[in-house]
Amino acid sequence: MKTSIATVSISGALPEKLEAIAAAGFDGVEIFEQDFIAHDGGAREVGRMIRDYGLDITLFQPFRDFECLPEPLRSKAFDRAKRKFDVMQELGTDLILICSSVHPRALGGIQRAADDLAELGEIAGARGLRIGYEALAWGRHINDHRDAWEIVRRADHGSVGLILDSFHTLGRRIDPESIRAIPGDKIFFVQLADAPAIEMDLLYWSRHFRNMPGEGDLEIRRFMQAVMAAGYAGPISLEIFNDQFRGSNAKATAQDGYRSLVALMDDVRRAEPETSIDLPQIPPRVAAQDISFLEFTAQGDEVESLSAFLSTLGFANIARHRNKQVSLWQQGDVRLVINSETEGHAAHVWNTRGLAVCDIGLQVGSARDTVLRANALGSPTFSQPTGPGEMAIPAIRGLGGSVLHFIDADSGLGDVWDVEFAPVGDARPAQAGITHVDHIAQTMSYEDMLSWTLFYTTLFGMEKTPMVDVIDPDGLVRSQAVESSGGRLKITLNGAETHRTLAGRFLASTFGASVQHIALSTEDIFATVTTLMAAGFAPLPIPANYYDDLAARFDMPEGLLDKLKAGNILYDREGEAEFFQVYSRAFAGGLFFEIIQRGPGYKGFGGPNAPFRIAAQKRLGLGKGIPET
Ligand SMILES: O=C(O)c1ccc(O)c(O)c1
Ligand SMILES: [Mg+2]
Repeated sequence: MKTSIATVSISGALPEKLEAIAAAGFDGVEIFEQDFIAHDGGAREVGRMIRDYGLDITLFQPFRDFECLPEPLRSKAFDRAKRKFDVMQELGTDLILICSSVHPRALGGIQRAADDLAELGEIAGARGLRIGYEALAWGRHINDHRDAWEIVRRADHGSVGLILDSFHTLGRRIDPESIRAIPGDKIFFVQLADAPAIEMDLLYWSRHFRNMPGEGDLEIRRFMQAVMAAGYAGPISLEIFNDQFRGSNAKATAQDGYRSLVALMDDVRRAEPETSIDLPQIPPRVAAQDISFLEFTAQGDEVESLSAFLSTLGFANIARHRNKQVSLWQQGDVRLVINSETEGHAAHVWNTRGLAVCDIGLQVGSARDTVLRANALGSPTFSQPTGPGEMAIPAIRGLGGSVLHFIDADSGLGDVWDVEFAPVGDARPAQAGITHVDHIAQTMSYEDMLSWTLFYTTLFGMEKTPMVDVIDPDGLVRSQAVESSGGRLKITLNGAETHRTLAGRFLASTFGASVQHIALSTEDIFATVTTLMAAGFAPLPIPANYYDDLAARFDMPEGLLDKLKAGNILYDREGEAEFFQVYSRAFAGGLFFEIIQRGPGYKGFGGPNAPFRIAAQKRLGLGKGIPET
């Protein structure tokens, strides 16, 4: 399988685009004509530069407003095409995309278009070139791939073929099943783009909101199943017009593209095992079962104050690492690790971000398969030297320099706590009834949200839930959850657009995306809060106005409101399903804990309460260090 991406999908000048595309692992590029014209260098030189990056030019595009013109426009269009053929030959590519005409003077007619294409095909063929015809969703006469195919069929010329683009088909809600009947060798090229389901003008939607397969809501897999079933064997290329991608990091966008393409084609192969797809075998999406541990990096006084803070949350320091400055804190199934080594990944993170979560440990179906699949999707393995008697826990680099470790049940990796750690004498059992991590929240800039969503949903059996808006007094934060099937592992991804929001300030003070909050689960929030307050836990104070409003919004059983108020507990309900949450104060520039009691059937995260929580946290300040206990 040959992978390709259009230069228009990536930010920067042509050499930067090419470098990013090559580094991400693509085999080829579609040269978007504007990128070539804007470049200061001739076609031969550009062709050489592209080949020096190890890339093929899979397509030259677009050639606009060709078919069905009256004279003298028609002759002019043929002349224009011949000039472009010259450029293609100098570049070293044999295929050009002709998109269906939007010219106001274009005449309709399937046969007229077929005759024009056949005549141009004859000219192209004589020069060893091929032309591919694509129906733009907003084409003046031709806007459906089924009509474009009829034109190509009637043109009946070896140098004339069809180009399919998932956006134009799916964006117009045309059933992709119709593709299965097209002979595979008459499909000259396939372009893929996804898009979010928003109602708007087709052209505007296409030019500004396309995104990588899996990042949007179109049925790209079904489209691609039909294409492969037709017997298509050419390049599979991403053509993503997206305002945000035009302005973001070229390498990161290219990596996302590669990840999306490999994951998609793996899905297609699994869904349609009888079609042949030339792609190395990779393990399927891995079951992500739970948070196994969360590791904080801390230095100096922070270690003691974070330890004291964890005690007020009911955690017990049950063990110390045998060789390293690393301590293990546990309560129920929740393991928190404090790493104060002065070398290695934790120390690196501390040097740039200060006190922060530096590592996420996930309990997965197979740690080995997770790393294999991650590698195939473009995420490198992470490793650092292990000391005597230490286990090599499989790990990868996630996005933005983050690290994730994987622990599974079968490989013995779960023994790491007994093998590498020695029990601490004064260990005491967990006291406060916290059972497991309900979810973690990662904060990032808004433009990184698609990348992280794609990261989790392509590597793991996780699904995204609809995006919601969280109102901060100083701006909007968008929140998107990804959840494992069954829902035990939940990660909320919060995208900040401005540095004035709580999330934005956390981002600025920690220099990049990281875990901002950890939500812990209890089965009895009132008992838990009572215990914790006795241990010195200071909940985030919630104003009386909030509780007056609760009384107005919900029918509350006698006495419940007073209990909520006494514990600074927030409340929400979905139908009959109840939800309770209490927050810690923010520390270390905006980190915080949350304790949750999730009634059966409650699916959300207390979104309606977020504005009041954020306002309360901002009133108290984000704290440079650890909260006073
Ligand atoms: O938006 C456009 O004009 C345009 C051009 C070429 C394409 O392949 C396409 O899908 C859209
Ligand atoms: Mg296209």
